[in-house]
Amino acid sequence: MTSETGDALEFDYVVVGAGSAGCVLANRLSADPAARVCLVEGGGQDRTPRIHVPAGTITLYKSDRYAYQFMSEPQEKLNGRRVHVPRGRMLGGSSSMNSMIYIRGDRSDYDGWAAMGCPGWAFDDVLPVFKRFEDDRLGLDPAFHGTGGELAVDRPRDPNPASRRFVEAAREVGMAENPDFNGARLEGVGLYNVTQANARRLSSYRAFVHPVRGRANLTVMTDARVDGLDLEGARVRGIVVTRNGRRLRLGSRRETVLAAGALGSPEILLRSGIGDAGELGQAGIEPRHHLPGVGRNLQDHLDGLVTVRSADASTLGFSAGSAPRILASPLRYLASKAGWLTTNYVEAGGFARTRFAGAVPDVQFHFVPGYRSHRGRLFEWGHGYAIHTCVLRPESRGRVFLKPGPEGPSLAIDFRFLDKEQDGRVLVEGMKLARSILAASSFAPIRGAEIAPGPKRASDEDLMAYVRSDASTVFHPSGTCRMGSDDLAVTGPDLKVRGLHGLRVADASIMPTLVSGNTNAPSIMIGEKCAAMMLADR
Ligand SMILES: Cc1cc2nc3c(=O)[nH]c(=O)nc-3n(C[C@H](O)[C@H](O)[C@H](O)COP(=O)(O)OP(=O)(O)OC[C@H]3O[C@@H](n4cnc5c(N)ncnc54)[C@H](O)[C@@H]3O)c2cc1C
Repeated sequence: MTSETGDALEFDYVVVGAGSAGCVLANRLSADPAARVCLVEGGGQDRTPRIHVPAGTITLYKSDRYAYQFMSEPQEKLNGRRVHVPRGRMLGGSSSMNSMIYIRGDRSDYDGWAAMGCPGWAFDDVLPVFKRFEDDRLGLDPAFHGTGGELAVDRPRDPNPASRRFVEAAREVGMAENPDFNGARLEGVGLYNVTQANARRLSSYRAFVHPVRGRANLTVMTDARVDGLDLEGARVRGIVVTRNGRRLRLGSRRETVLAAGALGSPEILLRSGIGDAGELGQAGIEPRHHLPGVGRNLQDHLDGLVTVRSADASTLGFSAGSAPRILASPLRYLASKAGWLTTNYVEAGGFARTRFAGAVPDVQFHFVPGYRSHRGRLFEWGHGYAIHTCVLRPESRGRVFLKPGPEGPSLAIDFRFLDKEQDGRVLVEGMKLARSILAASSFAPIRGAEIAPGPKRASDEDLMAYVRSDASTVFHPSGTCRMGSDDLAVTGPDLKVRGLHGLRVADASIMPTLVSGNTNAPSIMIGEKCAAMMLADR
């Protein structure tokens, strides 16, 4: 650490959250040796192989050490169930625990943002930003891909044969193979590209901060939980953190950026008294700046699972038949970067249109070449394969808010899943498409019984009941500090928090609408674009 003077530390820029967006921000802002930058992270280091070896990802999902283990409020339309919401808590944030799929979404997502009052965010505006940080290792179309950036994008090293079967099966039922979901069109099926280099995860931290950690003007502070903002009237002067049981003030002479994610950023704003003044008062927080949109507009990709058992031991799974492969996997990984340990578990998938869709896909498939537990377990004995299907552009909107409690206010997450019934109808149609893929002859050699939803659940009503009893998310919460130009927007298109000075938000929370795909690359793009706007403002 640099420039500690008692309990006060002064920087030019303070970035809160070393996740997908925060790490690229810290890199770009500290490229100028004259600018003192502090990147503040609530979690710890990223030194375990569970993060770096791709197959380790599954062990992070329920880890208390490397993830915040949130549970949602009871979801009324999901039979009152609470939904598990893990978020990364370490250097790299959720990019250190995610499944490494690299997807941007559809052109229309960004054009839609621009049309909703966010000039500068249309696809043609953001494509060069995506290309700037990308290092395409596959020789894809340079009109859509960058090379020489920090974030390597590659193919899964050694996909399981069942992933190829998925692609063939989808072709059998009329879906086109798409060799590049980040190219001219999103629709189709194929192998996903992944953020890996040399068969190791490339988190945002490893891509953007680790290589420049030696910069004398960059301080990376871990295990530092940000409690709130240091406000002087409408000016943000810095942040207040708790670290090793001590409270510290970190000053920011120029700007503070919240990049704490779609749950963390609104929580920090609300705890600082920035939000709906009436609701803050009820939660026992003194209102400092009335901004009623904070925490609203929460969106996520609701997901339904179809999982099939298999007698064949070639898929990922634990059995006597797979024991030799499992035992040999560390050696294969070290010697030739192949085998089980290279898997990100979601090696293939795609984008399809249900009968409700217009020109753009409305569902995404994540194919898992292993037996996905139908009862919420991390591992199950034996073999199988599964398709997760999610609704790409949900209509339902939820919110995060502070709930009063005996130990002070705590964060509450209410997705309001299926508040708009159409989301459920799209999901049911998508799951029917998934079932048609699984029924194609390409799967015949390894097909076993469908475990979930199970053959008895055949009608649309049965599937909707299954969605209510079992649907979960694919971990893409977004939209809770929405940018825009209207009264409920939290930031403007410049990502400056409306009505305050010296504060921006840059992470998945600023998305006006959820993108049609996974959210890591879009979050990095948001960080990259925010940094460019900040540097232009100097
Ligand atoms: C299990 C899982 C699998 C996923 N799979 C994929 C995938 O394959 N592909 C994909 O594109 N997307 C995937 N995602 C989603 C994607 O990773 C996230 O949308 C993206 O990382 C969000 O980036 P962010 O910058 O908004 O937040 P994050 O990356 O979550 O970063 C926020 C950071 O802020 C820190 N923080 C929060 N609050 C505080 C505080 N008060 N004080 C200090 N620090 C704080 C956190 O510890 C964290 O490091 C997955 C997510 C999960 C959880």
